[in-house]
Amino acid sequence: MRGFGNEFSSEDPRCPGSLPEGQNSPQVCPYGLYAEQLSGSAFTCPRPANKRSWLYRILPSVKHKPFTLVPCGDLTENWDEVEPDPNQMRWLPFTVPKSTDKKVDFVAVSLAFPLYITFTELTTHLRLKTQNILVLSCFRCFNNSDGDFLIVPQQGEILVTTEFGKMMVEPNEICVIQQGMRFSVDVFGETRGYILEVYGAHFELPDLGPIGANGLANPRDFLYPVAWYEDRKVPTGYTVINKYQGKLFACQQDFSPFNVVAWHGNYAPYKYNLKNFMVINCVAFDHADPSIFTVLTAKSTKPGVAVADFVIFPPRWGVADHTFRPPYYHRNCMSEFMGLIEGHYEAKEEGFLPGGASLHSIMTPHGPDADCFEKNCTAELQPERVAEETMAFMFESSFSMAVTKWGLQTCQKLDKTYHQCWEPLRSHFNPNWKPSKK
Ligand SMILES: O=C(O)Cc1cc(O)ccc1O
Ligand SMILES: [Fe+2]
Repeated sequence: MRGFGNEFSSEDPRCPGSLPEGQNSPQVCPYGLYAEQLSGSAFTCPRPANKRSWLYRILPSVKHKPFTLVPCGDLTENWDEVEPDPNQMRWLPFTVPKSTDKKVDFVAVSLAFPLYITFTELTTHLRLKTQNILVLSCFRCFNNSDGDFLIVPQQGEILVTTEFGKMMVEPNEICVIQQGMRFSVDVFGETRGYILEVYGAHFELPDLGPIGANGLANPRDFLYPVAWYEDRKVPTGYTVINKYQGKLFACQQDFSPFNVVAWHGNYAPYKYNLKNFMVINCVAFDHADPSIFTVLTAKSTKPGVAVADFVIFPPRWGVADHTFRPPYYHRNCMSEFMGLIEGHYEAKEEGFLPGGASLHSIMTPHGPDADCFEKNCTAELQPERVAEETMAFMFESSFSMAVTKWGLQTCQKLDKTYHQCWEPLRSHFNPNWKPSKK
């Protein structure tokens, strides 16, 4: 089903009429189902921010044995493991761990999602963590009680099974799975990607202002799953893993949680193909700020300030006249975490690789490497394709970030030579310079 934030209604075609008509909580639901509401916003939120769905399921989520704490592996909410570090950071592509299992669930897939980033509003120091989640096995699902996940597959497609239905998500697509939604992930080979977690805000489409009513990520390109259920008894135990207050808890139940026969509402997972992004850019002169490439934004309560923006750098034309076309040198009051899905990034032809990452923290200076600067000062300014067959992205946040011990040491991917890419920058200053006569 399509349309960002729509009010959807979906019934598994095996059970026509399974959505109650005219009310949410009938005395007895069609097909003997249980009604369960999943609230993604306070009951009293104003209508534009109010998010909830009604799920009609074979058994309610509450039928489970008690949750117990399970080991978190490299998942941590200990933000003080290492000292803060304001340096430019870059990581070589993260290792895809080998799995003997062809089909593994999300928690195991964290093997393949080694990079895990959390923004938290719980403390005054808002942080990022970079780590991998632990390895477990099948008949497991995951739900995040703390916040929403934006998943960016980089290598390998993933099949995301959720309480709302199934979604195949390929590299160059993203999916969002919000707080509380149960899901599992199948992979089909070596798989890797990035996850951004936001707390206390859901992603929205950015306002378009003077752009008008259309453009950037268009609402109709956001796809939502249709209801799909399995009536599966699992006497050996189905494990529900719950990330709660930064720790993992597991409980057992004897049936599949993917037992929702019908649902309706506006709180549901979705996916989006980045190739559908309608790029807007400068057609005269100067380099526009990257906010023009915002796909989704999780707003803070300060106007215009995001908890996190998801920004992409898709293939496009560069046409600006008398302009240094690559990104400018800059220092930013926001944190900039970047990843690369495929291809090259215009400001760094080398060293920033698909499946790797970079972090330019608050006020950390950065910009094009020396090579990029020299080339683009003298380049003949023809219209040219920028970044063909490529997709870089940025998680930009108003929060300061802490990198975990895993990110700095354990993963062994931190590129200690990164700063050297700016070392050859030399002074071109000429105090006797005169404007050229036209
Ligand atoms: O640092 C980066 O590469 C991201 C970025 C791109 C751009 O075109 C302008 C500013 C900016 O931070
Ligand atoms: Fe930047």
